[in-house]
Amino acid sequence: MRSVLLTVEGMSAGYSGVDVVRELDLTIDKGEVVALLGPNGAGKTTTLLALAGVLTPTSGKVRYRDAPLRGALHRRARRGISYISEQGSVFSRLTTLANLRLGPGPVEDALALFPELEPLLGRRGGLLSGGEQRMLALARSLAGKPDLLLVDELSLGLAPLIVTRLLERLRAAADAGTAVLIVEQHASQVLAVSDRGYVLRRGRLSTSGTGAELLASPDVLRSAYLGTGPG
Ligand SMILES: Nc1ncnc2c1ncn2[C@@H]1O[C@H](COP(=O)(O)OP(=O)(O)OP(=O)(O)O)[C@@H](O)[C@H]1O
Repeated sequence: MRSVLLTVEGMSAGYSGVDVVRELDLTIDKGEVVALLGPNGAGKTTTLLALAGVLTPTSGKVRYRDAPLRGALHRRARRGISYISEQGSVFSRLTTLANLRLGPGPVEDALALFPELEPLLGRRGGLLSGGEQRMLALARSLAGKPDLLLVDELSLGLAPLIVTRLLERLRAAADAGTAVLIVEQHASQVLAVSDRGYVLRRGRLSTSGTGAELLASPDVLRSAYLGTGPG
């Protein structure tokens, strides 16, 4: 049976009084991977920031587990929401181990998810490669078994093989109960592990569907990448 975790109704959000996301509706069920796609500047990051509590929506309703979702990032973390920003969410002056210790779950669980981090435990976060930093952020977050994980541009600048590895871990986390909302540029790779996806264009929802439906639609993918096509 469907178990809705997050419901967004008519949410608008933006900067300095100007909305760049307008009247957005979306839902996320427990254990689903949902992709948020769209061309540059469509409003994907802004949507995540509003859901993470970094930005306050200017209108609309956001409900999480049947109660309004309010408050700042740290309060949402206590309700089981984890956010990994585009910048990486890694403390560059702290070692990998210290980064993991700051996480919400046991270090052993994080290392079980990404054993690749074991030889890097003594290295400072800022010296890790882009892919290693993303693994660290994901390992730290998933070790806390969040109910909802919001991830921005997991694959930015990474080799396809590493992206595949990260997406596999996300899929496995979702299968174990964590709902995932992921913003991505690599639309086809992320849709392959997504249950559903939403495509934004100029701040508004243009299309939505199952991962398979969106993958089968070249127009949708073109729209997601370039802002051309229908919608
Ligand atoms: N801090 C800010 N102040 C003012 N405008 C902003 C700010 N951050 C983003 N914007 C604008 O809001 C719009 C949506 O940006 P957003 O970062 O949400 O898009 P995006 O879909 O995540 O794009 P990308 O794929 O390029 O990261 C853009 O026009 C952007 O220029």
